[in-house]
Amino acid sequence: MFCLFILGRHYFTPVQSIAQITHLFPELETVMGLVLALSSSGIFILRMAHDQYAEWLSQFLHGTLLCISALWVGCFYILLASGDSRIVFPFAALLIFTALISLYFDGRVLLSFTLPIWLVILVCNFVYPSDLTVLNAVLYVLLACLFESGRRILRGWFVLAIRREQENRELIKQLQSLANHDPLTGLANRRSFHLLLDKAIQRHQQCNTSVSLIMLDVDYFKKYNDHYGHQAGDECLRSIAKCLEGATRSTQDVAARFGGEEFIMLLPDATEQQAVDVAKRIQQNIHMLGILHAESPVAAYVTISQGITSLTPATTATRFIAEADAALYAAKEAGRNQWQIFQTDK
Ligand SMILES: Nc1nc2c(ncn2[C@@H]2O[C@H](COP(=O)(O)OP(=O)(O)OP(=O)(O)O)[C@@H](O)[C@H]2O)c(=O)[nH]1
Repeated sequence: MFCLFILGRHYFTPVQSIAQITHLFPELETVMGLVLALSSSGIFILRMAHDQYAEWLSQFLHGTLLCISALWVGCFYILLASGDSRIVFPFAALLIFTALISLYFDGRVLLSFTLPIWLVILVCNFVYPSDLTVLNAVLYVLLACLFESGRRILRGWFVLAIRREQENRELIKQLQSLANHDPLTGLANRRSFHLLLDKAIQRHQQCNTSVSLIMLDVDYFKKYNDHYGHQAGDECLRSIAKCLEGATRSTQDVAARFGGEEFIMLLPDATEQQAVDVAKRIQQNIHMLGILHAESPVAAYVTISQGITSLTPATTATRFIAEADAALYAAKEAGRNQWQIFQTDK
């Protein structure tokens, strides 16, 4: 806009001065043309760049701004030489404040763009002294103070906005984690498990992939709690959760906390036999933990019972879970510390 103003200055100049300005200083047109060309190519390259934060782009823009600043200095020189010094000061001040608004977040770039212009106004004050020299000096200091306080305020807002943005992102992450994870064990919670199960069932329907479930329950956990206390019970649940995670086959497998001392494993792409292998691994892992359970009628250590089922066509999510639960019930009935596979006739 500044360039266009200067290029169209004939329209704002008294008729008698036009001839002098256009004839003596045609370089001004060239300089303004260069500023326009550099600015538009800078903006074009910035818009087209794939990575807006690339180091080369930042260096390129820095260089472009330096060139533009130098061209403005040239423009002011021509204006001064043409005897049109009155517009230099307000124009330079406008440029400096425009730069402040656009570049306040990068002090280095802002300074490299504005410094040559600052120097030009200063030199202008000495080289072309007028009756207003003292006033000009006061204006210069005032301008510098305004510039610096404006820069600090804008920079403060910028830093605050960035900090708020980071805090919000962190908060969203925490909320997402709270919405999908069990706070005690860190495993997926029931809500998140249901979402993943629906997806696995959908995939099974589309690609006919196998899906299996293992429902697990800690044996005589009430007795454990009563004997060792609730805190120890929590610790025991956390250790079991780690065992479950350790027994998963891939990142696709999901261990979730289904209820109080009930867990569930979702095993996409797992046949019944593969699910049995996982159940074996879980039992071994828990056995290796060796958490003492003095009150358990089945073993001296904490044990679990497991119910295994594999998805058959047209089975709904509710039915699938009910099957795993029925198999778990069968394992409990059969004496606990074991797994049972869901049998359709039961
Ligand atoms: N420490 C602790 N205990 C819990 C938590 N959630 C549920 N419980 C306890 O788990 C116990 C579950 O008891 P029951 O449903 O009778 O099951 P059980 O004693 O394991 O009996 P079986 O399953 O038949 O072997 C209760 O005492 C609950 O208080 C928890 O987050 N922390």
